[in-house]
Amino acid sequence: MSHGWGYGPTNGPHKWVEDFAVADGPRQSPINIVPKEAQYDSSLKGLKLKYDPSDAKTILNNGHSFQVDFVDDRDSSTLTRGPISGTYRLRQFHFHWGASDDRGSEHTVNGIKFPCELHLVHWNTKYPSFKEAAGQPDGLAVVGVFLKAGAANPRLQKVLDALDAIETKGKQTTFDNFDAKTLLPGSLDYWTYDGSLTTPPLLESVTWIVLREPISVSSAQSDQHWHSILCFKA
Ligand SMILES: COc1ccc([C@H]2OC(=S)NC2=O)c(OC)c1
Ligand SMILES: [Zn+2]
Repeated sequence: MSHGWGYGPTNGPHKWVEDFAVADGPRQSPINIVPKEAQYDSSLKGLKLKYDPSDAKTILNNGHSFQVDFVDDRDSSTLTRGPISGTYRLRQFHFHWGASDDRGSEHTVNGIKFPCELHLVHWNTKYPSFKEAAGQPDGLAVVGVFLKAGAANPRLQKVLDALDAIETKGKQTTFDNFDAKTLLPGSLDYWTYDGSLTTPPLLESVTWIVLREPISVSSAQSDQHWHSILCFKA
């Protein structure tokens, strides 16, 4: 693949293995989740998410998506319990959107895509940094939240309103005092499996925690996102 990876006919997921051999690995994400085939594990604990809004730092256009980055030099915003052991720190969250309501999410449920999927990315503090952790089989824990088309979600608005300020790849702007917990649905019931980053470098270091209950996003909010994104000069 001579040019950067993407989702087009010449650089899409079917081509990523040319530059990232791990694409043919044993624990690649995303997967299709079939709830009827999921095994209930009574030993699994409930998720414990403790987020400090003052850890929110900036919002960045990384060329493939936009991400909100957090201060992660102390255990102030963490994920514990659930399927993981130890303490994982919130590093960033970002979204995967589609160009229409029938696609966008990376994971599917019974083969169905959602219009969008939120990823809250955490790294295992047994390693010195996110970068180190990203190369370890138990290094990352990503909480995935599906967004379904429906009522406007006021909790998304602050994020969407910030997009106009980061229209070009690499641009970032201040994004402070944001409680990422407000993006979570009422129930923290989840499916979990050992997987990978969902785009290159596809590292097999992610304990996936996909929430069963989606949150809502309105078509006007999706349009607002796309209006901003389409202005992105990647
Ligand atoms: C270099 O750092 C990266 C690279 C790719 C990903 C992709 O893997 C998942 S999950 N979502 C993505 O967009 C990433 O996510 C934490 C971090
Ligand atoms: Zn992601």
